[in-house]
Amino acid sequence: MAIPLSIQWINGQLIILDQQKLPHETEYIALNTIEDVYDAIVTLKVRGAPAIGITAAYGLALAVQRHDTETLEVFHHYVKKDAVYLGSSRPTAVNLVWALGRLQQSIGSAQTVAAAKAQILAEAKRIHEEDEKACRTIGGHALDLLEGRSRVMTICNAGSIATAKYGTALAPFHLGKELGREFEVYACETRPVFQGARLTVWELQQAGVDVTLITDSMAAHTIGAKGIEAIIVGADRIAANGDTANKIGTLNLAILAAAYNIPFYVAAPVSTFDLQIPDGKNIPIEERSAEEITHSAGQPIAPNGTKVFNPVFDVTPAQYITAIITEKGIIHPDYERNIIDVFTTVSGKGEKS
Ligand SMILES: CSC[C@@H](O)[C@@H](O)C(=O)COP(=O)(O)O
Repeated sequence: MAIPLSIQWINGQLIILDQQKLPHETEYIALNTIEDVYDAIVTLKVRGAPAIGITAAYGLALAVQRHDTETLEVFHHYVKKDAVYLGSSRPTAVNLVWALGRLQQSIGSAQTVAAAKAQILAEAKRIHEEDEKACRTIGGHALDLLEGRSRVMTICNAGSIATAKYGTALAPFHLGKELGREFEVYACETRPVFQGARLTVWELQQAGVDVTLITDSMAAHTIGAKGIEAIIVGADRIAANGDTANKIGTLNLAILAAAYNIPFYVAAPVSTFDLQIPDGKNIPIEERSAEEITHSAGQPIAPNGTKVFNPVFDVTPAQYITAIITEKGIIHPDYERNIIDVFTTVSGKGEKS
């Protein structure tokens, strides 16, 4: 039994777990070019907000190696161009542009192109390491909040394979396993591309955590029938007022939690907050292809030419969120004020660091 990892930097190579092949095949692939990295993010070979940020960071570190002879000024220009390209791979998870921004900032003081290249790689590794630590800390805070509660529902995959390790929403289950605390996890299948069924169930089984799969439409019934005591989800972007974008279907669960009077927790590192965005209305929501809905396992399940709406994230208004669990601590309602407090404590400037 082990917690699976999705991203590794081994001997100068970026290796990822191909999440499109799960659960049937556990295949690790090398991403060698910026185009490989872009494609892996777009096609969900690697997915989950923190994992996208880490992969893109390594992708930029790989990409800049090919800019050999330019002056520092020209080099900066190419770094920016590469970052814009990688940053356009997916719109909703803010960790992507956050990580790329951090890498660009990291070369401000470099005196040579070689030094700048080394600094970009070092910063990518730092982001990777920091995320693992952040997720473990989130797991600890979540365990405190879940004291006395063991039947927990989740959606999508906000697990180890969506981050450096441990995950966000799944961190308490992994950490709980390490500490001898058992949970019964109910995983929503998460249509249309089944991150819950394919990824969360696989990941928790690998780690020896008790997990039960339900379809998304069974959530309301299951909360009552199985005595679900809490819901915990990840996040792709959290606005300054606490409104949270996460996988489509998250809002349904938040409303159900309110109806059943059980806590609804969001777990996310500070890299998932976007303080430039005042509220959820301003979060860009990715729409993906119609085939994700009209087809299943390559076979049509709807008439040819069916009109489709396929938003892959929704926004849960802050009022439904019992607490937001970060590595800097647990943020309670009155989010507008309490989020700023956390960020002020983090850097002293209201900026995340
Ligand atoms: C720790 S990952 C948190 C979220 O990114 C996760 O729940 C989610 O919505 C991922 O969506 P995906 O489309 O699979 O990238």
